[in-house]
Amino acid sequence: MSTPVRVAVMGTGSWGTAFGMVLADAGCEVTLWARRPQLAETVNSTRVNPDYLPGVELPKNLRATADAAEALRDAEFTVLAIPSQSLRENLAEWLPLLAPGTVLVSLMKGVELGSAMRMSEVIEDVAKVGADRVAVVTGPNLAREVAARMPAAAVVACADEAVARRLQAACHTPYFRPYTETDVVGCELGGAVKNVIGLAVGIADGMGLGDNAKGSLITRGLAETARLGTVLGADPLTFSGLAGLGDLVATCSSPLSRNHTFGTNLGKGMTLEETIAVTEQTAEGVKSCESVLDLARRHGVDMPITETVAGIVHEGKPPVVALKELMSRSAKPERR
Ligand SMILES: NC(=O)C1=CN([C@@H]2O[C@H](COP(=O)(O)OP(=O)(O)OC[C@H]3O[C@@H](n4cnc5c(N)ncnc54)[C@H](OP(=O)(O)O)[C@@H]3O)[C@@H](O)[C@H]2O)C=CC1
Ligand SMILES: O=C(CO)COP(=O)(O)O
Repeated sequence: MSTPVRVAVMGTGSWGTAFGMVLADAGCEVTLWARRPQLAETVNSTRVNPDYLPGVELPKNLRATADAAEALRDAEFTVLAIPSQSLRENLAEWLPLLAPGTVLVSLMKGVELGSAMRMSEVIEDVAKVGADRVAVVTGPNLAREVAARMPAAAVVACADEAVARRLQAACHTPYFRPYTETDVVGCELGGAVKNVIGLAVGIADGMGLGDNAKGSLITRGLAETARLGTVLGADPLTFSGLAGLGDLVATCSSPLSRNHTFGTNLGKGMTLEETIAVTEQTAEGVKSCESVLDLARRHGVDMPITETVAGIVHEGKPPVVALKELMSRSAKPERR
């Protein structure tokens, strides 16, 4: 029997834990890093993560620790599953502890505020590694459904296809079907921007704008994602795949999506402060609407839905006013 692949998952939130389960079910030996020692102890003693996936029994080949060195030791893959805006400082701290040659895998769907960097760019910048040592897992993967072992497909992307294939093998289970991809830029943008569009659709749902509005926002949201992606060198076809359309549809249809729910609350009339207060988990689009817009402006790309969301979330623009502005933009062809 071959030795199991050792994987460190840095982050014991909903997706870190659920993806850790996938890896464990695929036969890997998984160590989750939790920043709270109490949570690591609870996971090990009860085999449940009560804070993020209550009622889900975790596999035996998955354990938790609050000791980053212990989690990272000898890891073939180091999976990063923390909020995007906290990646730089955490990775800098973990740097001396990384296993030599480990592949750094991002589960994060955000763009860094200030630098407007994608997560793989932050990883390369902090860890001083080449693109062949950085991979991304993305797609329609709502954590609670994956943790219930409901079927899902995903994309594992790396500039080095051989690395993507190794990661694919490490996370392939009867209920989780990963496809390889080399378009890291497209995959990351698909994931980050869909959170912003998820907020927009949530706001529309909260306002009771109906399914035509939802279909229009999803489609035009995908169009602006592809517009930015193409300028940044992504393959436009990536956006009609799992990392684009697939993730967008799942997020915009599901009450399990934190971004969608966050938007719905805003659309129903909650203030930003009230909405933040009732949101217990990471809704990446709230911060990424600003950094995605920054990225788009740096490249002269028009992203009206992202701009509208940023106006509502960060400038306190009433959704009805923002909607009126969005609908009264000058007429144009659908494709240009
Ligand atoms: N949930 C999902 O369905 C999916 C999420 N993603 C992406 O995965 C990434 C992680 O999300 P998810 O697991 O859902 O988030 P959660 O909010 O569920 O968990 C966040 C995790 O990060 C930890 N954390 C929070 N702040 C910090 C910090 N400043 N430094 C270090 N650790 C921190 C939390 O620890 P503590 O508990 O101590 O606060 C927790 O372990 C996001 O980018 C998200 O977009 C991608 C696909 C699916
Ligand atoms: O990325 C996700 C599903 O693929 C999870 O979406 P939320 O972060 O909005 O919950």
